[in-house]
Amino acid sequence: MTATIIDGKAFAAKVRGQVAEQVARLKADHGLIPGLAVVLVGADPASEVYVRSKGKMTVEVGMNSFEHKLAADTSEADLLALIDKLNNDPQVNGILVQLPLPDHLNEDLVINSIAPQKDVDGFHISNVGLLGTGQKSMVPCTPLGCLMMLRAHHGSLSGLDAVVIGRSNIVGKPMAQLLLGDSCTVTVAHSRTRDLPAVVRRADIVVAAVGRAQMVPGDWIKPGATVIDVGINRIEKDGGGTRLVGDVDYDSCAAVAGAITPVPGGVGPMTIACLLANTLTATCRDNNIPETTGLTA
Ligand SMILES: Nc1nc2c(c(=O)[nH]1)N[C@@H](CN(C=O)c1ccc(C(=O)N[C@@H](CCC(=O)O)C(=O)O)cc1)CN2
Repeated sequence: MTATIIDGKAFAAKVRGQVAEQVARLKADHGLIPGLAVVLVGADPASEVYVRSKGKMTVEVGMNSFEHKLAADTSEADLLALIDKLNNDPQVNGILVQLPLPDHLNEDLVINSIAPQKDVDGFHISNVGLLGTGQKSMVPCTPLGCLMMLRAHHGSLSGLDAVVIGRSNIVGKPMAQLLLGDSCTVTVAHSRTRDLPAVVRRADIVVAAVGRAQMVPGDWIKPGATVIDVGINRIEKDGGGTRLVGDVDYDSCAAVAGAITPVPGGVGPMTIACLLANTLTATCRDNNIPETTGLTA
């Protein structure tokens, strides 16, 4: 079997197009322009690229972008004061603090200081609790992107066996909650899981989010299964230079799977598209305007 490639880049462009249409509608019907504030502390090169991309795409869909770049040695008090200002700014509907933060800053404290209704990353403890109990919440962007692609590929996910490899707060745990919400039978596997190959082999859906380059080989995959690769790892290329690979061994998995996301061009682009969708959702909820179906969980 040769897997269908799930083209995340094209899917993300479609989602951004839908967001742009809805932003135009908000402007025309309600005189509203959604605003997204992105806060970057320090100068991590990868984070700088992601933040630039977020700002550019925010403007492209017709929203206002507010970028706050702070020095690496910014104090926690100063960062919390900025978040408080953004929480109280009516022009700002969504707030995102780019991760990772420098070591001297308490990530949980910073995230939990964002007003939950403006937490477009869905990382605030209130949103985590709402998602975990099946209530309306802001949903973390990367798992939301994975869910959108899975729904588009499968239609209904009900009754499917799903294995999520990785138990991070940002991807693994919310992904498991979303799959449960769509009535999958969900296993969360991690570094202590016994006989991981056997666990993965029974899955109709495999979501790999461990952060270990090419860890999942094709002979762990059930023929016809859908493989969603969340990993973004840079490795040495034969003959010099580097290249990006996921957490699954693409060639051997694509030979067995029914469908697979590539790296790059799979889950990654959906993260920013879903951030824009979440900013739209936050703006609608804040103004009691019905949300666009398909752009939320
Ligand atoms: N506050 C947050 N911080 C971080 C998040 C997040 O969702 N919220 N996620 C990641 C980084 N990230 C967005 O912030 C992100 C990562 C990857 C991509 C992407 O499009 N990747 C491309 C490859 C890019 C490359 O060439 O390096 C792909 O997979 O095709 C977008 C956004 C950590 N921090």
